[in-house]
Amino acid sequence: MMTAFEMWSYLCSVMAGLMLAWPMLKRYFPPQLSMQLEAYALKAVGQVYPYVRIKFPEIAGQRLERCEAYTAIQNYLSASASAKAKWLKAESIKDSRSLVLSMDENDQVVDEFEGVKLWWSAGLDFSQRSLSPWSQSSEERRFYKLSFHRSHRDLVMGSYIEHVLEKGKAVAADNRQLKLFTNNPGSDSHYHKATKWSYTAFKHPATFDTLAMEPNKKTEIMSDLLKFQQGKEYYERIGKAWKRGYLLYGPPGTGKSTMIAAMANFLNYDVYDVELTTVKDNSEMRKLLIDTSEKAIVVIEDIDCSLDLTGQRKTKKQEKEDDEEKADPIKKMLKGGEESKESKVTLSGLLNFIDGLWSACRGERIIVFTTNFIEKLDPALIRRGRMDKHIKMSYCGFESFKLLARNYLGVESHPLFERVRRLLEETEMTPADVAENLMPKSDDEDEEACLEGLIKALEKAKEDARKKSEEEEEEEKAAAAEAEATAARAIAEEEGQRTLSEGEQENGRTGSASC
Ligand SMILES: Nc1ncnc2c1ncn2[C@@H]1O[C@H](COP(=O)(O)OP(=O)(O)OP(=O)(O)O)[C@@H](O)[C@H]1O
Repeated sequence: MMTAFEMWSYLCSVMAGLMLAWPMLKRYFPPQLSMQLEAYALKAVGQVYPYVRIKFPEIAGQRLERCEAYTAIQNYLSASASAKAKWLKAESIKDSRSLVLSMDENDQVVDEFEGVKLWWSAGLDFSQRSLSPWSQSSEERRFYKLSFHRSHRDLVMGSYIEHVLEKGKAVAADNRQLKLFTNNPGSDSHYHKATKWSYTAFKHPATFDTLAMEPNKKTEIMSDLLKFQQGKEYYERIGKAWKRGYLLYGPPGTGKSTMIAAMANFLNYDVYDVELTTVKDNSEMRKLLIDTSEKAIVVIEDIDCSLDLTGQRKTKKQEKEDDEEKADPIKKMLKGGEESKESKVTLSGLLNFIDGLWSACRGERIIVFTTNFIEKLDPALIRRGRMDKHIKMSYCGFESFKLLARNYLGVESHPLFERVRRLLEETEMTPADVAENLMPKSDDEDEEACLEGLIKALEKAKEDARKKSEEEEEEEKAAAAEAEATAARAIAEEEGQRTLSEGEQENGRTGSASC
């Protein structure tokens, strides 16, 4: 039995223990403080007007960026791992995008930032608003309330809110639907058709996982892209525009377009596919660029075919037509209407497009050129610094084949793989052709049939290549023989001429002697 004194001293020691432990314990209790940050979504007459209001006494009523802030907080909370784990209901975890929407009134989400615990809660208010003496409108206010200990005010105001908004915006960017933009001639003006972007949802399924490519090369490209994406501060520090140029070159069907799609899905960037032939001139090109979003991949496919950028692209037919037009002004006049539709983007305009203006644009941008004939391009266009990374898209190797077999047939290995490996070393086939051969054409075709089909196609390609090289050899031999015969004829003719002129000279001398 405890005496009153013992009881009193026991209670005292418990109290003392609690007081000592309080600085640590208090982190685990939501504080009841007047300091709150509220993010509202006002819903009046069917419209939602979200905004964030900070209710600290010293800055009461101040709003952070409207709408974006509310959505950013919503996204941030939906992505918060601790929120998922601790507060949200099991069924709402299935759909991460609607997590926060499913937060009930007064539900709480606990967050931790730099070792400090913060509490978010969702709330809903209704209020009646008098529009006139006869009508009233009810206003629905959804809000998030942030509670934290008074001592962390500087941290919250200094960096936490910024962190939430930044992370929330990043989550939104990750979740957003990518877009594929193309430039179409509009009809703003009667005489000069202005080019504008139009877009559709970008839903290309290609990813780096499905892209057949030598694994080391693929890893190198992926880390290059990541480094670029995370390089905001680095680019600022070195004073360079946050842009990177990629030149993808290689034969048709080696995956250049597929690579662009994989890049867009990997980085979550919109794709702007520039059709150069519909861009009127350099200034329209600049306008187009300014109109691109901050996270963009600007693509010019088949750059060698798009315009006369290289100075080598005029065919004989075009040259003949140009000469004819020079000689015949009426023909030129008739063709005038057509000519005005042609693009007048020049090489220097394109270089400016890549270098000059980008420095003035905010946000990260990637520009990709593709070509089947790298040797046709002007070196100025593809020098490092403009096209920072040159990526050769090659014929299918064994590693690429294995990836395609896994994707198309779901097989990791097979006894026929060895034959495929040897054939791929002996002949060239594009990943597009390999993929086509691997695709089952009916329900009856199993992986063995597909692999055998591929082997047949590879053997045929090898045979065709052998025949072609034999024919080329024959042609070369015939051309060499022809050249030799022509040279021999020329020598014989020359000799004949020389003998003739020597004979004439001789005759002349005999004639003058006899005179
Ligand atoms: N490396 C690859 N990995 C996976 N699939 C590929 C690859 N290359 C080609 N393919 C397949 O072949 C099809 C055509 O490839 P893609 O259009 O990317 O080639 P390309 O090099 O851009 O050709 P082009 O120069 O004619 O535009 C793609 O839809 C894809 O299915």
